[in-house]
Parts: sequence; C-alpha cells; structure tokens
Amino acid sequence: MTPPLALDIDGTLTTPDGTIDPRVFDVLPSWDAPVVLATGKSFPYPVTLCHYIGIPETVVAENGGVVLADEQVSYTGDREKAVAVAEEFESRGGDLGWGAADTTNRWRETEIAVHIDSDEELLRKVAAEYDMEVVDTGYAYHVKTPGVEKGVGLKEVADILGVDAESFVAVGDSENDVSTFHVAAESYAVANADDRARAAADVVLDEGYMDGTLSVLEEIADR
Ligand SMILES: O=C(O)COP(=O)(O)O
Ligand SMILES: [Mg+2]
Repeated sequence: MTPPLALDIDGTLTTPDGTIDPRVFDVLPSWDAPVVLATGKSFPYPVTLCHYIGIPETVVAENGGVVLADEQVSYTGDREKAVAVAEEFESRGGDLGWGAADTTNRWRETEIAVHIDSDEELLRKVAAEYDMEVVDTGYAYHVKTPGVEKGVGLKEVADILGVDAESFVAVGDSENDVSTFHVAAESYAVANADDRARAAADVVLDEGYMDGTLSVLEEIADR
C-alpha cells in the first residue's frame, strides 16, 4: 500500500536555487495516499502550493504553529512573545532582514522568522531572555514557542484524517524536521540536510534536494 507522506518544502521539494522543483507537479497529484506539506513557512505558502499542485490542502505550517486538514484549522504558539523578541532584537540593533513589506512575517500567525544573515548570537540571547526557542532551518531563524513542532502538527493531521501517524514516510533537510522524523514510520534526510536532520533520519540519501526526495518516492510508490 502506498504510504502517506510528510514532506518538508525548502531544501526538500526545491532546487538548490530555492525554487520549487517542477517534478513536484508530476508526482504528487497522483500520489495514492495523503500528502502533508510540513514547513516552517507561513500558512499561505503551503496552502498555495497544495492549490497549484492540485492536492487537498493538508498542511503543517510555521513549524507546527498552524495545522490544516479536512477544512479544520488550529493554532498553537505564543505569537505575541515572538513579536516581543523581534522588537527587543531590533531595539538592540538587530535587523529582521526582510525589507519594508516583510512578506515573510506579514501573514505569520504563531512565530517570527528572521533572515539567515542576521545577528544570530544577539537573536539567541534575546530569545533566551523570553524563554523562546530559535530554530535554524538553513533558510531562516525561527523564533518559536518551545514544544511547538512539525511532528506534533503531523500527529494532529493524522488524527483528523483518521490515518495512523506512524504510517507516514517523512522527507526533510533540517532541524525543524527532526520531530517529524520521530513520528513517522520511515524518515529520510536529503543529502543537503544539516547534522541534526541527518542524525535523526533512518536513512541519509545520496542525492540532494528534489533528486533525493524523488528517489524515495519512486521506491515507495508501489509498495
Ligand atoms: O521557512 C523556512 O525557514 C524553511 O522552510 P521548510 O521547513 O519548508 O524547510
Ligand atoms: Mg527544509
């Protein structure tokens, strides 16, 4: 039986340039089991991607802060505290790094993301003062509430869909995928994955980005 999928987006469904690999549009619409996009991106991004791939909007966004499955939306995480961290970070000279429109955080509802080139040491210092966590996805630093994790969100999705959370195959590339790897039956880190994802995964793939992800999907599709 084809297993359900929990797929990270950045670093996993993308090219090294950060664009969506077009092969996503070939393989996911015909996947014969639920597909969950589990990402650190804010809610509209994975919803939009599901929409344009042509699959049900089944999403874990904001590192577990937002969950959508079967028309049910839920939120966890202390956004106000994350905003307080961001404001304190800026008042001490830090820069969130996204420019005036800040489309990275504009629709973000449960956490705050900070540009990967920003002052990590200062950010971690301020976040610790507020008992908030900083997660480094390789694409951004996320200031989030401890305990809010993609893996917790995946369990919620599985409950809503009536699917066993432990039947999922997960693919990811960074420390924000470790909790998903722990929930899933099988976990795969693409070759570009960071040390934490590699250590947590059942298998570290030889190939990176969508090449790696596709190698897993081709192998498991007809089980
Ligand atoms: O938003 C990020 O920083 C990374 O997103 P991802 O979880 O899809 O890799
Ligand atoms: Mg990623």
